[in-house]
Amino acid sequence: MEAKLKAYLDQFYADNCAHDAAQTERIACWRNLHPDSATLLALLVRAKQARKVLEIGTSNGYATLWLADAVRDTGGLLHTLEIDKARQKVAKQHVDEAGFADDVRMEVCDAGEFLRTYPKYYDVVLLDADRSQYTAYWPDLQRLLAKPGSLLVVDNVLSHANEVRDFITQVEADKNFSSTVLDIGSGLLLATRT
Ligand SMILES: C[S@@+](CC[C@H](N)C(=O)[O-])C[C@H]1O[C@@H](n2cnc3c(N)ncnc32)[C@H](O)[C@@H]1O
Repeated sequence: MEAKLKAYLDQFYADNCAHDAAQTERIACWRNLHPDSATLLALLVRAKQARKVLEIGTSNGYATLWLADAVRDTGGLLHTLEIDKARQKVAKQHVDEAGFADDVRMEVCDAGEFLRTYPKYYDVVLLDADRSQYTAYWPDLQRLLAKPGSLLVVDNVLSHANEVRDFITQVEADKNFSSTVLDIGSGLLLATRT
């Protein structure tokens, strides 16, 4: 990663932490991936030479920039979904400012609706949105991650363990996926298609 982008991301993350700390309601927070998780995720995209990457839950675009930088290196494209138009608008400003407009396709939509109808595959999916919906998303995620080596990364599996318990049980029970939980950032579930 270029030093200029790293400096941008460091300032962006610091500003976001200050913003979130000042909020009284969780829904108003940006709730970005921890930088350690973002670092690992971007490394995995590069290691896999992933070209088709999906982020579910754009927020204001912090993880989006990490993923965009990685897919630029692999010659791929990042697709990112956000249900809240105002958040997507903020994220788009950051994507444009950081020079990644050509590397990212941004969409305002409900992730569940998108997943139900999307007809192609992804190499890597970051799931970082409404945790109550994850078990319902699983059949569609299985379909979109049907190629061996495809990777699902889910954030907050330790910070919000109760909310994702059923989902993790579902993934772990699936013999077509090999998975592990890493104590990094807020806790990451990694699951790869075998
Ligand atoms: C934890 S934040 C994402 C953080 C972001 N990945 C990052 O690291 O910068 C979750 C986001 O998911 C969005 N979201 C919630 N439900 C959604 C849905 N059904 N479809 C798409 N986005 C959704 C929220 O509006 C919120 O911005």
